[in-house]
Amino acid sequence: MSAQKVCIITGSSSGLGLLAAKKLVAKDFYVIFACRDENKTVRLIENLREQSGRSNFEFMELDLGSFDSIKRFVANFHKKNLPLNVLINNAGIFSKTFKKSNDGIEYTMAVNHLGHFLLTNLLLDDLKRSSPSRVVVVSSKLHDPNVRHGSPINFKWSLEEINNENEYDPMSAYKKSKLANVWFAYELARKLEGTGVAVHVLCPGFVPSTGLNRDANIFQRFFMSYILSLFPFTRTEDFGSECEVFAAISDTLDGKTGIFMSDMKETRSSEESYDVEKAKRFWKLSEEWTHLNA
Ligand SMILES: NC(=O)c1ccc[n+]([C@@H]2O[C@H](COP(=O)([O-])OP(=O)(O)OC[C@H]3O[C@@H](n4cnc5c(N)ncnc54)[C@H](O)[C@@H]3O)[C@@H](O)[C@H]2O)c1
Repeated sequence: MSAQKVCIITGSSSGLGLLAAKKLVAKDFYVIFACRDENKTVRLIENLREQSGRSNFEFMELDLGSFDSIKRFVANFHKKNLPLNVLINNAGIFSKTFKKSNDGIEYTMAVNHLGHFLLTNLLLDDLKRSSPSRVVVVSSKLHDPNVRHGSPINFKWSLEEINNENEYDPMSAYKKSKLANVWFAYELARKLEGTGVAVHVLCPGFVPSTGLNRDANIFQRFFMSYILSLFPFTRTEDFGSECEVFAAISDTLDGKTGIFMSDMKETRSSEESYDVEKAKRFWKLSEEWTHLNA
């Protein structure tokens, strides 16, 4: 066990996270399935145990929509005295309706960005102790304000604005959370320069078959899963998960940090995402909203 590398992957009970987790299990990582739904995930990993004959994985409960759950997860992880070589911040939601997290924050921003912000910060010492190590942030090309897709990104700088139900727009909320992911990854990479902890951020491509579109009605789901999948810009779950695994373990990324990847290739993210002042300002707000230093 001592030489085995450990990976925590959030939201690994379905979609890209589940496939990426299975691939890392097959590559002999000790994989922690950090998921909300205990019954579903335990069933799933029991099946995986039977099918693969392997046991280098376990379930640990984590609800990214609750700061208490995140702190409990980290405390439980620390009790295990394990190294942490890779953290994949994969979980994500797209919510058609306005909801708030347990901590009273708009749910998309809470889960997609703030939950991962808190989790990563609470695991930083573990990552540093296990260096060379990596943090992988799963964002989307939709973080780019110039990619319209219906809703422009109207970035909000206060909780009052983020929590304004009357102005809620699902696509804009998702895009904002994904821009927050990229700012977070770049700022974290700057802060961790020289520590041996690399941070990479990626878009797994448009994968219409995952659970991300579970809020869509039956016609939209049919359209996305069957019609859109015929177009060349869509990606399979296998490919999208491979993008996560590549960012987590590929040797070709050794010595690099703070890069954005699409189709497993280093590429530029949006102009907005390179605004260092905004990234720093949003980091400070994220610290306040998660009570990180309290
Ligand atoms: N599918 C796409 O087209 C696409 C495109 C770009 C980026 N992404 C990103 O890829 C990542 C994976 O999404 P997916 O497409 O596999 O969708 P998915 O819905 O199948 O997977 C998301 C996972 O996150 C988990 N999750 C949601 N809320 C959570 C919470 N509060 N606590 C813990 N886990 C929670 C879900 O249970 C699920 O297992 C997301 O970050 C998504 O934004 C997806």
